This record gives sequence, C-alpha cells and structure tokens, in this order.
Amino acid sequence: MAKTLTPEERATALADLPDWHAVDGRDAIARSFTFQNFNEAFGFMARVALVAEKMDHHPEWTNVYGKVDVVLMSHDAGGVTDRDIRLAAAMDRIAADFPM
Ligand SMILES: C[C@H](O)[C@H](O)[C@H]1CNC2=NC(N)=NC(=O)C2=N1
Repeated sequence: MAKTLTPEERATALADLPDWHAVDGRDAIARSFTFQNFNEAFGFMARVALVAEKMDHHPEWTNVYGKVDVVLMSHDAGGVTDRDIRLAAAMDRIAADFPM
C-alpha cells in the first residue's frame, strides 16, 4: 500500500497542479472541470475512466451537465498518495483535449 504524502510533499505536488486544491477537513485533493456541455463532460469522464481502471485508482466524482467535480484520495492509505497526484495530472492532460 502506498503511503500518504506529508503536508510538505503534498504542498510541493500541488504547486505543479495549480487547478487542484486540498479539501478542508479531509486528506484529499479536489478540482472542478467545466466543459461546454454534457457531451464534452462525459467524453472526458470516459477517457479518465480508462486511465483510472488501468491505474486501478478511481476518482470520487459527480457530474451535472458540463461540470465534473472530482475528489481524489487513496482509500486504502487513508489520504493523498502519489497515485492521486499522478491521476490528477492525467486528468489535467485529458481535459486539455476538450474545449472548456
Ligand atoms: C482492490 C482494488 O485494488 C482497490 O479496491 C483499489 C481500487 N481503486 C481505488 N481507488 C482509490 N481512489 N483508492 C483506493 O484505495 C482504491 N483501491
């Protein structure tokens, strides 16, 4: 099981992910993505789902029309690990392929 990042390690990682923020009251990180419509949002989610399954690391997320709210944490470790940072970076790369 991966170990959770220290507050310093998490802060350093988040500095490279400026659209992500720490969640209050929970060892987790979050970002909202806003796409032009449901089709774009769901296309993004479909692509992320393939990556998440390959990583065996799955987001907590909700979708309303063009908006996708994501929270990432490693449930087995009980907080943010390197897997969450890698999935967050992958989500940012995939989102860049969609008009926002
Ligand atoms: C058995 C399987 O490897 C685990 O349930 C995986 C699946 N996806 C997961 N995703 C997340 N975010 N945290 C986990 O601890 C986790 N565990």
